[in-house]
Amino acid sequence: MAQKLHTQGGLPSRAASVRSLSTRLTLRHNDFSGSIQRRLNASSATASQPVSYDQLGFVPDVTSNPEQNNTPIVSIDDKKVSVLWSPQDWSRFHHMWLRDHCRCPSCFHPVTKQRLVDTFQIPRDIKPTNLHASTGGLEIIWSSPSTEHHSSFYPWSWLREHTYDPPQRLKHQANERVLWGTKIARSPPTITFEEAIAKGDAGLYKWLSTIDRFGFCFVSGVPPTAEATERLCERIGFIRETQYGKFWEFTADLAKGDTAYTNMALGAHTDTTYFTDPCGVQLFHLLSHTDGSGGTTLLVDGFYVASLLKELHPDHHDILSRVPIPAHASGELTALYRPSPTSGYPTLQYDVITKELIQVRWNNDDRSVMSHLSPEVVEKWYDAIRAWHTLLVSPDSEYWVQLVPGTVLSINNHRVLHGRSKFDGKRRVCGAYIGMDEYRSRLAVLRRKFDPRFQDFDVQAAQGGPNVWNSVL
Ligand SMILES: C[N+](C)(C)CCCC[C@H](N)C(=O)O
Ligand SMILES: O=C(O)CCC(=O)C(=O)O
Repeated sequence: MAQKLHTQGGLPSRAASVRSLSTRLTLRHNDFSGSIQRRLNASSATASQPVSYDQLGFVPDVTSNPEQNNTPIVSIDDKKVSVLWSPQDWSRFHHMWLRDHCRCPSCFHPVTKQRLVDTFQIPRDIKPTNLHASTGGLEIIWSSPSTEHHSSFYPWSWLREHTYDPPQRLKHQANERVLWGTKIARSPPTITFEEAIAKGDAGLYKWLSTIDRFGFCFVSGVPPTAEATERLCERIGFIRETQYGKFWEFTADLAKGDTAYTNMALGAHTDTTYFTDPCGVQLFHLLSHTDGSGGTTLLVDGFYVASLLKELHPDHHDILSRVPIPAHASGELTALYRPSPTSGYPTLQYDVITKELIQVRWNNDDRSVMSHLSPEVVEKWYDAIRAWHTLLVSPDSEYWVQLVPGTVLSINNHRVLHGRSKFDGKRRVCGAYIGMDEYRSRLAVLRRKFDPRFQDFDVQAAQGGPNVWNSVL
């Protein structure tokens, strides 16, 4: 059963919309299915190929049993459409917002998932002419002297997912993050090479979702060769080439102008802090270490340490979340890398919407001159990084592990810091960087395939990419 908001010409009066909130309105069933069919016909006329139902998102089962209907009640005022999910639970959407988010094939490309509607041609005072509430969603008819007739359809689940008024609570984390300290050594997250390269990608999803949860993951059983390691890296996505090359092998020969190419100890750091967009996943594989010892790997969960700092020293935490740090890589005559802006980015970067920590950026060796601090901040900043450092090097935070040939270490370089102890002898390590966006994209596609919470209404649509109502678009 669907509802049609009775309107006496134009938009309902306030009284009418109040009445609509208190009484269930009946829909002329055939009107609704007729309007869906009309839109399908209309859209198939515009699209080069017939529009399948899934391209319009979840198309309601209009034959559902009316008794099971818990169709929300909708109402409209000058500015917004209100959806009453239950007496205490409602959402309101601006008319402009609704029109701008129409996902019919002529407003939102069903294949490329790009907006086609010209946002800036939508009258600022646009209002619906009619609303149809049905079991599957809300249909809105737009037509006014300055706009042509248009019909939009919004699945209830999509409207609920994207409610902004009232603001929504934090959406569920795809993967709950597991913060860790030194005790992670008891059972470090590990998958096998066979899992990682197996067809069907379930193992690849397990690997990437493990990195997402812990910030790192070992891959065991990897043939101790550069070729096998490169093949493993490319399971995540294309390798991000930098001044160090694409797939790199390094040893203590200063082949590149960086202390990684020495046998020195390296304190806990994240790589490429001198890039505007530091590399995402970093993979290391110790291929051999002969005639010497040392070179033990250090891992620290930057998100864990940031949570300690926030708890123990909120003022220091606040400074590290605000003060940008300039950095550079200028060990090669042919390169001088500095981020844009050159003042850099704060050590701790938070998502301004969810307030979640999304990146740790810390390499005290690659830090440039702190000449942008106001005088009264200088000492506070040094106190803050001292507190940060003390927590980073705390035995409770440090996880020391000796890499061995055959086990690859994969790290989320926006979260987990790494380092090594000094060493002697001949030590060969290979690996690569993967861009953060490539890693996140691969994980998102796999999550849609393997995690029911992220699946499309119509899994078939997922095979060819998300349908237009997938909540990630
Ligand atoms: C390419 N490879 C990983 C061997 C070394 C890269 C040097 C990393 C640099 N010290 C930084 O912190 O960004
Ligand atoms: O040699 C290692 O184990 C790590 C080197 C390092 O920290 C880096 O390449 O960023």
